[in-house]
Parts: sequence; structure tokens; C-alpha cells
Amino acid sequence: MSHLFSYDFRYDDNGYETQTSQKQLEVEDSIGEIYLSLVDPDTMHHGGDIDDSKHKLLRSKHEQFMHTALGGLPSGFVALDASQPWFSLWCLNSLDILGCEIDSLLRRRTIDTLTRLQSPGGGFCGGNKQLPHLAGSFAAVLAIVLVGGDEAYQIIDRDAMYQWLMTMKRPDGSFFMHTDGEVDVRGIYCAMVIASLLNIMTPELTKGSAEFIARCQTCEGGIGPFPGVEAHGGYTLCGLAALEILGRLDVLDLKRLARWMCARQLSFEGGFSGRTNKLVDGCYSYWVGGAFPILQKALGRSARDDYLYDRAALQRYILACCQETKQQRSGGLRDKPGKSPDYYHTMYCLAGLSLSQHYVGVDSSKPVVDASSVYGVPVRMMQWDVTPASQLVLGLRSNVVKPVHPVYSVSFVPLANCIKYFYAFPPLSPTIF
Ligand SMILES: CC(C)=CCC/C(C)=C/CC/C(C)=C/COP(=O)(O)OP(=O)(O)O
Ligand SMILES: [Zn+2]
Repeated sequence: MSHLFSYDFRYDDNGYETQTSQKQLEVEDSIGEIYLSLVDPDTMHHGGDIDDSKHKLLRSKHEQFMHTALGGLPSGFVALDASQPWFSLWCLNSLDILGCEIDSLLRRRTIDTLTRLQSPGGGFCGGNKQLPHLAGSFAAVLAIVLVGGDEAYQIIDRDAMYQWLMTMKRPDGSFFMHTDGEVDVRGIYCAMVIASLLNIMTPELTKGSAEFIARCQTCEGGIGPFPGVEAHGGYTLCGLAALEILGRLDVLDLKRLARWMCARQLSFEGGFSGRTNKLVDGCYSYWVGGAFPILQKALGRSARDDYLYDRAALQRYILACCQETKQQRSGGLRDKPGKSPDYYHTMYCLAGLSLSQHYVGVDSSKPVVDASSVYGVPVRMMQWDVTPASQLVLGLRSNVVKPVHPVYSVSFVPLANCIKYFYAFPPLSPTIF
């Protein structure tokens, strides 16, 4: 597969130079240099075709990057002390997406760490002796899903988690991230992911949340953190994924959303930006890229129609611009050229790469559930599947990674195992609390 390299796709400031337009052109310069180096010289007479056949996912370097981190971080990483469940999720999920086994020592250490971080009143803390936090709890539950097995699942106190989530709930359908903390769409997403996985969804927990998310859709079409605030890729994934769990994608203006999401893919870079007039960043490969399969479902489109973005261009950006270069040799993936790789960007670049390689959609032959019933959640969750015929892998065939669920960002088998375990319990009856 080849792609015409052309400076015609560059940003046009229409003669009004600003700090923002300067930064945009600087980023394009650095990316243009990379893409130009990939042009097949024999095609220069007609502008130049990028030779996409040699892109290589540096698997063993990324694995090494994660394993080194898991072996212990130097003191310079002290800020991550408050993000321990996140660190577990970034590392475990990156390894899993790359197809690596999570060995027994790593399992043991993850279970011990997360056991210590569970608050007696429910929920997980980011670090020792901190307040339980919705984002930390989201990451902890997904890390437990990845580790898998009864011993890991059993550490979660479901009843306490439910009671704590109810104390975070606000009358308008939103959630505090922690006691007296900030309120935004992330809270609803984290709560819905946790509750759907642990089989603790009740009408009380979900009441008003879909309506709150609908109020966060802006005039541009994307979803912002709370009503009246600019749309952003991160919050758009949170809002869309939460609505998919709730079975309420109908509350959005889908045409406006589709237009805003399509505008996130930058024509020269190929990667996504998180909002209007902002720079490309590898992590939006998941935050925006992962929203496309959900949009696709909401619009009633199928694998025959493909996603509404250029999958090859995104993979080119991730493989050519988010991995090591001759100047900067190390494993891990990054935001953009010139930035250092980190654990967060490694996981979200890999999850985005996965979702662009595999067509992930809803299998209509699986039973359809009543969208208004919160108890239809596990069926709705597991209706998602991969259509092998629609796979698109740029570069070497060995670049293919495991498919991930667009709503949960982790692969399908650990999710299915977790659902099997937690849905063997009867659903919570709100009256027992
Ligand atoms: C589950 C959970 C906690 C989800 C979080 C989702 C979320 C909000 C992700 C976005 C993170 C991010 C890169 C923010 C940067 O904002 P910026 O203003 O620095 O970047 P920009 O210039 O790209 O807009
Ligand atoms: Zn980023």
C-alpha cells in the first residue's frame, strides 16, 4: 500500500499567523521529515509515494520498556506514586495487547498492590492512605480483569464498591471523581465501566447519567467534560462509551458528532487531535479512534461501510512517528516526535493501533436485548466482536496486535472471563441497601 506524500495537505493559516499556527507548522515540519524519509525515490517524479511496506512495530522494545518499568521505577517517577492502579493498567494492558503472557510473579504483585489500595469503605485509591478515586478504581478493576482468575476477582468488595459509587453520585446524573472532587463525564464513564463489569448496576446508579452526557455535547458536536465546556476527544470517548453501556446512544446528535470526530484526523499527520486547532497526539488514537466503532454502531453502519476515518493514515502516524527514531532510541510509544515515550502513551497508542487494525463491531446474530434494561448490559457488552475480513494491517504482517473492546480498552478474552465470574452473582437489589 502506498500513499502520496504531499505538502498540499499542510495546515493553512490563511495569512493569520498565531502561536497556535506556528506550533502546528513546527509539528508538521518534524513529521514531514519522517514521512519524506519513507518516500520511495523511484516515485519522486510524481510527488512521491510513501513506502508503507516496511513499517515495523518494535514489539520486543516495547515489551522491554514495560518489563523494565515493572521491575521498579527510579525516584524521578515519584509522581506516579498517586497513580499506582493506572501504572498497573498501562503496563499489563500494553503487554496483553502485544500478546505477552502475564506471568505468576506479576499476577501476585498486582493482586498484592491492588489489595492494599482498596479502601475499607469501597473503591480504590491511587496511592497508600489516599482517598478512593473513580479513575483509580476504573484502572484497578481493569487491571484485575487483565490479571484474571478467582483470586484476583475476589479482592473486590462489590457491596462496598456499590455503596461508595452511590456516595459519589449527584442528583443531576453526574459523579464526583472523589469526595468533594471534580465532576465531569469521566466520572460517569468510570462508574459505568466498574458497575457493568462487577454486575452492580441498578436504576439508582444510572438515573440521569445519559441525560447529563447529552447536555455535554457541544455545538461543535463532540462531548466536553461538563455542560458548556469545549468538546474534547478524551471526554468524547468517555461519554460515548458510557452511553453504549447504558444502551442510550440515542440521546446524541449523531450527525454533528460524526462531523466533529472526522475533523479530529489531521490530513498531513494522519493521527488525531483532541480538539479543534490543537496538535496531533498518539493517545487520541484510542480516545478518538476508539469512539469510531461506537459511532459506527450508533449510526447503524456495518463492516461493509468501514470506519469514518483513514485507518492506514492513523497506523502510519503511530508506527512512523510515535516509536523510536534514530535520534531517540528506546522502547515505548509517545505523543509525537520530540516527546519522550511514557507508559500512558504506550498503552493508548497500542489500543488505538489495535482498533484501527481490526474492525470491531456488533455481531447482529447475537441476541438483541432491551436497550432500556440495565440488566441487558453483559449481553450488550459481549455483542461486540471482530470481523476478520475487515482487518487492515499497515507494514509488516507481524505488526498485528490483539483486538480490544472499544468501550473497555482491553482484549475480549479477559473481559469475557470477568463477566462469567461476576454475572454468576444475582444482580444487586437496590432495596437491600
Ligand atoms: C477514564 C479516564 C480518566 C479518562 C480520561 C479521558 C481524558 C479526558 C483523556 C484526555 C487526556 C489528555 C491527553 C488531556 C490533554 O489535554 P490538553 O489540553 O493538555 O491536550 P490537548 O492540547 O490535546 O487538548
Ligand atoms: Zn497524549
